[in-house]
Amino acid sequence: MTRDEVLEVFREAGAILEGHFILSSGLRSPIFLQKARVFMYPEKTERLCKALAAKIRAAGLGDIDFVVGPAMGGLIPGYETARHLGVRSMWVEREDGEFRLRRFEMPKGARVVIVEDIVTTGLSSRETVDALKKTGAEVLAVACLIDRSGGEADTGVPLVALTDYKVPAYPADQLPPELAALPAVKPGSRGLA
Ligand SMILES: O=P(O)(O)OC[C@H]1O[C@H](OP(=O)(O)OP(=O)(O)O)[C@H](O)[C@@H]1O
Ligand SMILES: O=C(O)c1cc(=O)[nH]c(=O)[nH]1
Ligand SMILES: [Mg+2]
Repeated sequence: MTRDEVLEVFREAGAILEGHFILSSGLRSPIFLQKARVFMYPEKTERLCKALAAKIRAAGLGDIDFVVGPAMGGLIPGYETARHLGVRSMWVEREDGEFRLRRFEMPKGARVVIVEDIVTTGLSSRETVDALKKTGAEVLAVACLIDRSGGEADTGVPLVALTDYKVPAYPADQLPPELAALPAVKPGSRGLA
């Protein structure tokens, strides 16, 4: 899928929000891609994840045993991408703030692709890579639907993005005045009890 096609799916779902958002990394942005609104539609989710699965196969990573999606955003695309790859799906979720594979046994040496919804700084992806390495898994790549960093995020492993879409993000003490004038909201789940 082209960038325009991917963004059109987000637009049709009303998932491209404008305002003042606090991102998972703490950066602030005037745009938030509310993927949950895309995942409301099974057929839109299927279309995106089928295309992502094809891109993962084309990356030549060799055999894949599992897809792992970081909760919450990676849960649905992780499952759906695993379905198109014909592999099993697991997720990591936060326990005391740290991603853990709480509900699954990862076989030692399992070959894993992480599937994220959105990558901004790559911080959540790196945390997921670290959590999986602790289980003895081999992390082949991080895949995502949209890379907001425009290729700048460093996940520590290869990054396969369905598309990239560079969106501005600012440290909290360097906000442009028009952003500072708006009340800030934090849509994601990091830091929630
Ligand atoms: O590349 P990063 O800077 O880490 O940002 C991207 C992460 O932020 C969002 O998760 P968030 O922690 O907001 O929670 P969610 O998965 O529940 O939406 C998104 O799902 C990615 O996991
Ligand atoms: O960086 C983030 O936290 C983030 C950005 C975005 O556009 N969408 C999202 O779900 N998370
Ligand atoms: Mg997330």
